[in-house]
Amino acid sequence: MEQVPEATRTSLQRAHAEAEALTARILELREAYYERDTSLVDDAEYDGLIHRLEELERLFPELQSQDSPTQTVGGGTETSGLATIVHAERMLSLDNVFSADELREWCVKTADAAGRPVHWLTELKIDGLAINLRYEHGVLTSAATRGDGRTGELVTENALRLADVPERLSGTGHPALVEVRGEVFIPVKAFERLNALQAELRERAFAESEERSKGRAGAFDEQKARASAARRFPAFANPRNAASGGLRQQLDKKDGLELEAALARVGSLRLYVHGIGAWPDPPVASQSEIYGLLEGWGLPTTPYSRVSPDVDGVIAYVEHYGEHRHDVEHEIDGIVVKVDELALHDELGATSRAPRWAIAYKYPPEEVQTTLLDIVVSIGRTGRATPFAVMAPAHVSGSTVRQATLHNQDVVKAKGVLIGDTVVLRKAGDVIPEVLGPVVEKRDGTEREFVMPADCPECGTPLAPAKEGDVDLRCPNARACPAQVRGRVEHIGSRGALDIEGLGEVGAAALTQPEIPRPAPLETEAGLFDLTLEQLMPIEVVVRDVETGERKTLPDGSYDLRTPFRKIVQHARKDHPAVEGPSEVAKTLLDELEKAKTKELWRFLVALNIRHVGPVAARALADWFGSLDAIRGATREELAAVDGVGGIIADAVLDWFTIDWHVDIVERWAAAGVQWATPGHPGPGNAAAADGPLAGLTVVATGALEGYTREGAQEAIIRAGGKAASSVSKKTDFVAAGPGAGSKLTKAEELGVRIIDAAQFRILVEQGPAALD
Ligand SMILES: NC(=O)c1ccc[n+]([C@@H]2O[C@H](COP(=O)([O-])OP(=O)(O)OC[C@H]3O[C@@H](n4cnc5c(N)ncnc54)[C@H](O)[C@@H]3O)[C@@H](O)[C@H]2O)c1
Ligand SMILES: [Zn+2]
Repeated sequence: MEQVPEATRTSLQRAHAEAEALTARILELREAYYERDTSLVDDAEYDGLIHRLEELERLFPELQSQDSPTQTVGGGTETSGLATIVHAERMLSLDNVFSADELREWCVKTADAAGRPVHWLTELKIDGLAINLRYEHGVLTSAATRGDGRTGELVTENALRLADVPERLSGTGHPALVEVRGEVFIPVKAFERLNALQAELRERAFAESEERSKGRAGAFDEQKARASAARRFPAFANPRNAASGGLRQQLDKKDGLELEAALARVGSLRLYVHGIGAWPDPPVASQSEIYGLLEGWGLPTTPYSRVSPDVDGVIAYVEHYGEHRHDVEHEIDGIVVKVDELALHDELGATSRAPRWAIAYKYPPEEVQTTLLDIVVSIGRTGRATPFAVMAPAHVSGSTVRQATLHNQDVVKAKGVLIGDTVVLRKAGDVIPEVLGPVVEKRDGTEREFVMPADCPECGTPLAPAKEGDVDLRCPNARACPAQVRGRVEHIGSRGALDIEGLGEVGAAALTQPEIPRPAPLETEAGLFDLTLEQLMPIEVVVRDVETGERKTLPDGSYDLRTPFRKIVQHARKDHPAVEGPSEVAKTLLDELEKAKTKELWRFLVALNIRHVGPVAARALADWFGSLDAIRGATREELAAVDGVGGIIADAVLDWFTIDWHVDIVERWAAAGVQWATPGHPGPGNAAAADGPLAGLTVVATGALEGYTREGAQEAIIRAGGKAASSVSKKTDFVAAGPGAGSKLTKAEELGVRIIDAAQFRILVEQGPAALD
């Protein structure tokens, strides 16, 4: 035997052991994926295993064998029980690249190997499963999955149920034999409908077993019946696996609800064809022309393919769909780039698992798997009870996700997730993260069902629908539920309301927490302007660590009231020395509150947390009426007539004042020094307009008007008897525009409203419109 240094031998042994373990794992994942339509890990993890195996084989070429997963087309045909067929020509996989640089490199290398100019055909990589349609003299004789590339599973009957699969090709002159390759997929919209149907079938299955139990002795086990319904009609985790299972299911073995589900699943399948096999001499010279031929035969080709004469075109295509990934009807996991010239396909050839004339560029994954640690119910500002998922931190689409809303108990049910499940989590770009569903195969029996609490987790009041038939539950204790007070106080401090520095999420929590070892300083927001330094010291915040559920008290001084909640949660893991003496934070907050008392009326209207009354409606009301008393005294018609208000808001305003504790807020804030009026406002709307220079005119001020602040300009309009509107409409008489004016100016131009500058504005408010001409 050849002399091998000891160190090398042991590292080879270690590599060998690792490669063996990797191979076993990959084969197990492939079997689940291709034959049982299940992803036991997310794609990135699977790709990582393949990548590691390739690396080991590169370092130790002696490890590589012909049947290594790096050399074979994934997928077998053994366990599904479907009949098989040998493809006339092998079906291959695709090699992958993961960055634009690698892709460019591949294009350059391939063009070099071709030795002449190459045209690039770029297509979307459809996230579905491959199908092989065998046509003999224009008639479909079989349809099969890819299988291991040589032998596939027969799915002819199901394939014929697809509207996209013609049994006979149109046109004439069909070859004696051709294999048409394509991708079967479920469009995103159809996938959503399919999961809605699964949820409905789950309910019907449960109802059926309840019905059946009536004829039998013994108690009906509801839990068991629900679990069984959930097993029969699980939520599908992603369109790819749902499509694969849909094409491969054995319809003749199903009946009742199962058959209904199966037919719906087959019915949602679509096809785009993207290649041919076993046709040695097609009458065209390029892949793109092949598509033209296939289309002529009545086969659907993708509308998204492009031919580029250079690599820049390829990269531009990749970038375009990187941004518009979700504007496509189906899911894509990347881009496929193909050499367009057919002659080059023969010259470049293929490896044992992939052609050398095509490559797949993979986008970063948007779906990962993580553990659902808990489902927690949070109570919002309006009392709405929202269950949300607390998950082990997962990295997806460039950020770390730990939480996702589950909306309400019906959504939790529809998704079919249990606490403790491995779940598929999706986050696409800037889109809000979403739990798609459970990986049912990974359950070990310790998972438990989420039960919507009967009572508010923060104040113990029984939860109830706002009105009969509502799915969403609310805590009806609007006045004193700490969660709702906290939400309202945070809203009061927000930028669109009183804009109080130090009164954010944490500040609001500090003032309303019921769990600190003393009464919370605020029972409701009515006392906001009566807060004293004694009450505020020491401010403590109790935080709940979202991962461990642990509750901790933060001593004063260990945080800043403006610190976002997230950071506080991290702080909670460290120890903080208690700080003695008067709190700077508390003093700052009191100063800020004092300053806020003289802020504009509209800000106070927003701060009242009246439904539908945001900054726009509040400004409209404040501009027109000038005082809260005038608003309270107005009729529904008078309120609704104000530009930017309308009937819904008018009702919400009037309703709000019918509740005693609401009125109490107004009175206590007034007693603490809040004005509830715009100084110098001449009184409601048109009444005031009678004698000013702007009588009966509506003016919009926008941009920086020299000599006026934003509020100053509005006051000037009102003082002159005009109406200061916040949006431009046909009723607007003048738009005073300064630098920085944006959409309002554009709108004015569109509508032909007269536009004036700062100097003209001054003339207008002092002397009236006649002075302008
Ligand atoms: N999560 C798991 O457990 C698991 C297990 C196995 C495989 N996978 C995933 O499956 C993929 C690997 O599987 P693969 O070998 O099928 O390779 P692949 O999906 O990377 O590429 C080859 C396939 O792409 C398809 N395709 C889609 N659009 C196409 C187009 N326009 N032109 C040509 N072909 C197109 C074809 O069906 C072809 O067979 C990886 O993304 C991997 O992560 C995941
Ligand atoms: Zn409550």
